[in-house]
Amino acid sequence: MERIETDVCVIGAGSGGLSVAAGAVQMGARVVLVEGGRMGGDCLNYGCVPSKALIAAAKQAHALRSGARFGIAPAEPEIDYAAVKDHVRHAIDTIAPVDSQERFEGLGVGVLREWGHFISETELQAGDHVIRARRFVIATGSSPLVPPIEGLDGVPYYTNETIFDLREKPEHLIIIGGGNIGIEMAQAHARLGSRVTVIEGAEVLSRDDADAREIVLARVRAEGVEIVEGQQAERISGQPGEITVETGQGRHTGSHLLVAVGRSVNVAQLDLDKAGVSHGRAVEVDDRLRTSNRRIYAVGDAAGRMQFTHVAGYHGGVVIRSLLFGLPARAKQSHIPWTTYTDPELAQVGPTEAQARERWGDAVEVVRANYDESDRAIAEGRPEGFVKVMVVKGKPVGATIVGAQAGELIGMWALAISAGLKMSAISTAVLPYPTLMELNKRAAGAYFSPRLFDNAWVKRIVGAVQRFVP
Ligand SMILES: Cc1cc2nc3c(=O)[nH]c(=O)nc-3n(C[C@H](O)[C@H](O)[C@H](O)COP(=O)(O)OP(=O)(O)OC[C@H]3O[C@@H](n4cnc5c(N)ncnc54)[C@H](O)[C@@H]3O)c2cc1C
Ligand SMILES: NC(=O)c1ccc[n+]([C@@H]2O[C@H](COP(=O)([O-])OP(=O)(O)OC[C@H]3O[C@@H](n4cnc5c(N)ncnc54)[C@H](O)[C@@H]3O)[C@@H](O)[C@H]2O)c1
Repeated sequence: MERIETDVCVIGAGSGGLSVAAGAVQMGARVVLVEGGRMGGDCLNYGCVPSKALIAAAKQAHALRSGARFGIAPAEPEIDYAAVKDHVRHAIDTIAPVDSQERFEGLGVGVLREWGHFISETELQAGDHVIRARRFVIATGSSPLVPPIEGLDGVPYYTNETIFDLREKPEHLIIIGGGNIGIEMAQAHARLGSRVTVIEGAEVLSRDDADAREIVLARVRAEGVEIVEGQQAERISGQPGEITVETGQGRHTGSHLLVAVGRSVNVAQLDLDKAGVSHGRAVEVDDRLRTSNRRIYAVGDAAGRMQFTHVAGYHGGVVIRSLLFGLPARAKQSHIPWTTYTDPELAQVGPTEAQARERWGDAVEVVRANYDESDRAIAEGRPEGFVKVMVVKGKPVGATIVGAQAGELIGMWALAISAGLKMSAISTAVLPYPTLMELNKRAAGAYFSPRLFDNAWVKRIVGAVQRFVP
């Protein structure tokens, strides 16, 4: 058994763990990084990168079919599904060096390719190594939740860890779960030529704004995806190529099955009890991301909060400030955006309209700009969607955007909220014409218009000033 002494030991080389390791080593700490699976974690290998690459291919196919509004004859694309998967693999392989063992060793990080588990409050065992560290960071992420649905273990099924390796186009893909994964994958597969049925036990994209969801759902349905809401998958039967999912209200048979019903945090393997770390389904952390053992932090999906790559990265920054500089840095949630990469995209930062009204009552004002008011959206034939901003005392507290490039547009509101900017900062910004970004400015303008144009005082002052202006 080889013993290693270090300042920081990071468990998990996904988005969260890599951010901590890279930051800490470059600021002079001795860092050991322990990774049992693939460097890069979920996002690179089974999550964001392959899903966005597949979505990009699907978008290309959709563009060929939908040229009519530009006067371009629509054509049914010939799709080589295996070649689409080559594109997905190429995207992963191109990004992989950034997250690689070689790059991190080059930065000075000691990388151990082993599964780790705690053996005491200050020690982790990883293969033949025992690592004693002044601080540990748990960044073990999450895995696809496999629900206890009767019959599931008797049929072949895919999760996000296997679907991107499938090289034959599914004739009819049944997806259980209408969350981000379910809906992104549903639209992408439909555009790539599969018949798709989504079975959702509650509401599709239930964390998002109701008006925005409707726009996304209408489009996804119009593209041929069958969406069944309010029906739990209860029983599964069949054989390869013919799988039946039964809900209380009906039966749905397809050729392939994708299970996307949420995530299960990777804690079981860690022996957290030996380290004195409290946990439920996720590692329990305080606002500073410290666990019940003050020497051990948790970041990213493992910390059981919002499960996004940029959140894992943000957590990494918070933890670095705390463990390297002893600063009381805290992780907030109010300024964190997220985007569902359907077409149209759906992006959110802060509370939705319903959540804001519940929290602030009449003190919240909701302003809106519609895509059909944007010259750019009209020119590009993309007039569907809106920007909606929730404002309290002149400051934005939340924003919802549904429409083309919503994930890019939300950045302005994420910045405004995190920097505590007022609506006037957005309304007075000069933005290039014609861009979709101007919709943000238009929404901010909608906040000031009634104050300026329907205001008797403003009219009186202008009248008075005009009398004296030569
Ligand atoms: C299909 C899909 C699409 C997604 N799309 C997006 C998106 O578009 N945008 C977005 O922001 N987020 C997206 N996400 C979410 C995003 O992937 C996760 O939030 C992010 O990867 C979390 O990073 P992490 O570092 O916490 O964990 P992970 O990336 O899961 O990394 C954890 C690492 O720890 C390792 N590990 C686990 N246990 C141990 C152990 N005991 N010892 C050693 N190593 C261990 C694992 O092997 C893994 O490599 C998507 C997720 C999925 C599944
Ligand atoms: N664009 C992005 O940023 C992106 C994309 C994909 C995933 N992610 C992250 O990964 C997480 C996991 O995604 P997900 O889609 O697996 O989970 P999710 O929690 O978002 O959605 C799971 C859905 O499955 C439904 N469900 C559960 N059991 C069911 C059953 N038996 N029958 C029918 N429906 C059932 C739930 O009601 C829920 O709507 C997301 O919450 C998000 O944090 C992010």
